[in-house]
Amino acid sequence: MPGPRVQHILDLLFPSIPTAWESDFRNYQRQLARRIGVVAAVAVLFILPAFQLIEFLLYEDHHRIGLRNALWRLPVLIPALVILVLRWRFPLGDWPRPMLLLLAFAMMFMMVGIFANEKVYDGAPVQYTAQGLIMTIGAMSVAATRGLRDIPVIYGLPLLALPLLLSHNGVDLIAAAVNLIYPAVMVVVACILAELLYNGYVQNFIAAQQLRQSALTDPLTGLLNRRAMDQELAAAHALSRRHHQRYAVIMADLDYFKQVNDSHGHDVGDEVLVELAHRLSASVRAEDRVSRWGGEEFLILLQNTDKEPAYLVAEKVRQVVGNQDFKTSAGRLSLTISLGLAINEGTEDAEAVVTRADKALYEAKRNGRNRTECG
Ligand SMILES: Nc1nc2c(ncn2[C@@H]2O[C@H](COP(=O)(O)OP(=O)(O)OP(=O)(O)O)[C@@H](O)[C@H]2O)c(=O)[nH]1
Repeated sequence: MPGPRVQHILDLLFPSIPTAWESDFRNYQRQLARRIGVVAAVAVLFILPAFQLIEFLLYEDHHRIGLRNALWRLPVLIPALVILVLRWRFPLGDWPRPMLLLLAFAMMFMMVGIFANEKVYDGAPVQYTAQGLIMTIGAMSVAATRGLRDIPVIYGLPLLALPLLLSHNGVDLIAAAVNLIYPAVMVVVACILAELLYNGYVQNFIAAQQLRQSALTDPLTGLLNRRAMDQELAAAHALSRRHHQRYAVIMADLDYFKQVNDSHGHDVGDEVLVELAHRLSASVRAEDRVSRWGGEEFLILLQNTDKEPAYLVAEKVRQVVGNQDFKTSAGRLSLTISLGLAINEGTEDAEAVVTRADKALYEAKRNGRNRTECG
């Protein structure tokens, strides 16, 4: 096991994404890859023909050089064009990463090919450097969506092909070794920049997620807050209209909770609320949602359900609260909960269902508490 300082450095270099955010992160990477892909494609479509033109104007031997280099450049232009078409036809989807990888791969082969041709047109350091930069930026931007993990794919094969191409061109590999310093430096630069960029993206993603989460969760219990639940209710309502499914809303409120606060203090009241939140979350399915609606009122949304199963859930909640004492710093406390249940009917919106659940809760309180009423 690495020490804490080493672990800290490793975390900085290779930040990990919490499991709960992995699918959000994949989405974020997809969007990132699409954006980078479009920028790279546009750049390639402008820059490569420009190089072709410069070669044509600068070199006397341009017929031979131009044709050879055009053959290396063409495979780069094709994925660049495809990316722009896909972006236009399919703005969403799984295509951005593989296409971006293909583009970087083609770019690397282009560089390797033109490098191997160096024997043919020596003395072009400016253009050579510029092409190296394209390679670096291309590989870096792809790798930036996944850090160093893509580097072996992008650089591996093309760099293995380099000695083969060089010897095919009749180059003495030992003598040419000094020229390999240049691409090697570019690879190292690309790795460092890719990792830095990837780190930046991950940190941005984590910060945005944390912000989003804190705006949508209740700080005391960690449950969804009212704003988040409003979004969930709207989504449930839309789903129910599309698929003719029903959803249930349970409004739950501890009985005589004020007495807990008055007798033992607000902190003990908070401990009860935290424990209650655990019990509520454990009583429903993963696709259901539990929120702190306000104060000691909790709202539960049951997806794709009907009156009887929803009633059973409400009764289960009532029992997990009433049948087991709450362990607090002031000792064990025996508490009960009242619940109001409503199922969506016809075209009524989610707000109307919540109002009915609220009225049913009021009935449960009026009828003696520690019970479930249906609205
Ligand atoms: N500890 C704590 N108490 C809270 C919090 N939010 C609301 N409360 C308390 O919850 C209590 C709600 O009391 P009431 O609405 O009068 O109801 P009750 O005593 O539970 O009685 P019934 O609901 O009629 O059974 C009040 O004492 C509020 O101060 C909180 O975040 N922490």
